[in-house]
Amino acid sequence: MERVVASDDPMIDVDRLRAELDADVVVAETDDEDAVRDAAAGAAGLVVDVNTPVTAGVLDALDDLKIVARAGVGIDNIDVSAAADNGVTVTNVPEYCTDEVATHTVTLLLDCVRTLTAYDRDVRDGGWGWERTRPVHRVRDQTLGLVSFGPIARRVRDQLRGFDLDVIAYDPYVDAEEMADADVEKVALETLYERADYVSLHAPLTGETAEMIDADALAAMREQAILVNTGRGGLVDEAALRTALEDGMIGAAGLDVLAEEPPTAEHPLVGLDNCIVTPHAAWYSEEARDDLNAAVAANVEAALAGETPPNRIDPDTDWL
Ligand SMILES: NC(=O)C1=CN([C@@H]2O[C@H](COP(=O)(O)OP(=O)(O)OC[C@H]3O[C@@H](n4cnc5c(N)ncnc54)[C@H](O)[C@@H]3O)[C@@H](O)[C@H]2O)C=CC1
Ligand SMILES: O=C(O)C(=O)COP(=O)(O)O
Repeated sequence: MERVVASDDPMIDVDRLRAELDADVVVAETDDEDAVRDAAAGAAGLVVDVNTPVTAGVLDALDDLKIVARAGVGIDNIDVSAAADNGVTVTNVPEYCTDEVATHTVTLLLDCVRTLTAYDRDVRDGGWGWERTRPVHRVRDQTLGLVSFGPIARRVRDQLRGFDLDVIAYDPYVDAEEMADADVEKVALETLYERADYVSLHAPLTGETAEMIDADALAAMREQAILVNTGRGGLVDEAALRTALEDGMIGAAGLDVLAEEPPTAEHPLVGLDNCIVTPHAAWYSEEARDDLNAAVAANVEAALAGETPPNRIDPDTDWL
């Protein structure tokens, strides 16, 4: 029987994989390259979480591997072109949590606007006052800037319709007409920083997007701008963001992702009054986890049977 190795991550439903696959499914620590190489030696399938480094070095060493199945959307931890060179199929699971991440994004944004978490902290400390250290503005007619216009960004746009925002977006791979159909104006990145009261990051982490939110980008944003990131921590220069939040260059930030997860106790963005952080939980709902694991099983099953899996990643995708 072929062997399938799965990262030890509660997101991955190993019982389900065992029930649905005609394979020997084993769980392993896969947090560094040596661990992945050792665990997956001789395996036909590798089911990975976001922390598993599936590098060229790892792929070159795994001669029997047919598929790397990412249990998630983002494939920034997988060297897709090295996989293609080694004849290994890569899959992800698109759209299993589009609703959840959109709702989480909207929630982080509205919390930053209305300062709910800070009010609750005040009340727990015995306070009872509406006054804030930074001004609160009406949401209607503010401008939302979406960085990338993929499935999650589109759902954010839809979920915020009742708020009557102006919506602009930067995505070099989506044309203006498609955005206009969703009542969104396509703009250059510099224009987005200039005009957006709210900047929401939904780009995948790639060579093009790594630390795109650096000191210059933050300086170009509006003074009271709110930055929301449910994409990837690596999109942001975190030291620069801390400085911008402390110096009042921007108003607030709501983050679900950090460059290193979990963060150390001294992380620059944990504990600031104008920054809320959630633990990479935007994807989570019971329904999303179910959909995720059903799709992972289908992808691995197809690859082991020599078929093209439903969610095969095309290594020639423009933005990879
Ligand atoms: N916090 C969480 O729990 C989760 C986070 N994510 C993150 O959210 C990201 C977005 O996910 P999806 O919307 O499903 O789409 P996706 O990951 O398929 O993103 C594709 C979109 O990004 C655009 N894009 C590519 N390169 C770009 C660039 N240089 N600048 C601007 N846009 C660019 C593409 O044109 C496309 O529209 C994922 O890549 C993942 O990293 C996804 C799921 C859960
Ligand atoms: O699906 C994704 O890309 C996510 O970010 C959520 O899953 P993860 O926590 O990365 O395993």
